[in-house]
Amino acid sequence: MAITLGPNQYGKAEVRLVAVRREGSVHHLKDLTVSTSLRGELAATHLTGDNAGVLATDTQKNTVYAFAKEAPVGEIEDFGLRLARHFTGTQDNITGARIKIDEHGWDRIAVGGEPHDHAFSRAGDERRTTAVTVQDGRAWVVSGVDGLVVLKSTGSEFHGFPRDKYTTLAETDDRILATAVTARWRYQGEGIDWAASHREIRRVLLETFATKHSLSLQQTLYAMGAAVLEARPEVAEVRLSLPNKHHFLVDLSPFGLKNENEVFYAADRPYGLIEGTVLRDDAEDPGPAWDLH
Ligand SMILES: O=c1[nH]c(=O)c2[nH]c(=O)[nH]c2[nH]1
Repeated sequence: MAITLGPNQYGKAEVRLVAVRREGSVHHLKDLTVSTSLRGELAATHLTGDNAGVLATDTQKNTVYAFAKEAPVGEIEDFGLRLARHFTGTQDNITGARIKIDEHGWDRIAVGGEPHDHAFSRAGDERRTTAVTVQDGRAWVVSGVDGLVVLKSTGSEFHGFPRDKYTTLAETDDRILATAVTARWRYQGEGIDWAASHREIRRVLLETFATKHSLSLQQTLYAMGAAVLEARPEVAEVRLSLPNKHHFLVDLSPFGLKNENEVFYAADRPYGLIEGTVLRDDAEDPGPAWDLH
């Protein structure tokens, strides 16, 4: 039996960075969680403890902060590309880098109806995300959204499923459909306007969830992914993870009341988890875009 070192990577996880850009008295915030992962010739440290090729994770963290000072952070995809190219371009044995960034949104506080210059309120749990991979000089960008919580109070049915001796679920032609969207989309091509693309993809995801009459969350998932691919040529592939946040009708009959789809119990667990990929048949090769997450 021979034992060998398999795929590996290392880096600093969840560097919390808040950058304030001052434009006169108006301040702009970037609130990011940045994770770095480096790949390459790293056998020595694993096999013998020789660290000559190990750029310390502490240095990686410092680089994130220094880069935030040396140039405006800008869009998370560009910041990730700059960091990934720096690590792969300056360390001979580092041939690949994955930079993952979550962006936490802040809204300006309105004071007397006017947006304040330097006071903000947290936008909620939703996060814009990216995972940039640079490998042997090529780059792949997978961006997305986490925690986009949506609900429709009608326009959703679920019936026609098999019934065996364990099935109790009632068929329904009118239910609440609710989920917290985790979406990832893989970009292809050049010259992408990251901010505009994110804004439009988010809009398409939301509009499709709202307008697609749903016979299953699976059908809604496919419709959402397909709508993004139809609207956005820069997207090669969409992956969605949709927890089915069940809302059960409360039995009000003990109180002599008829529940006409008005009173629900919002269960938090267990939940159905519907996941899938929607892609173009002529999409560019994904390369290492999804490897070793
Ligand atoms: O949209 C749904 N898909 C399912 O696969 C499923 N299973 C279930 O119990 N409820 C639902 N709803």
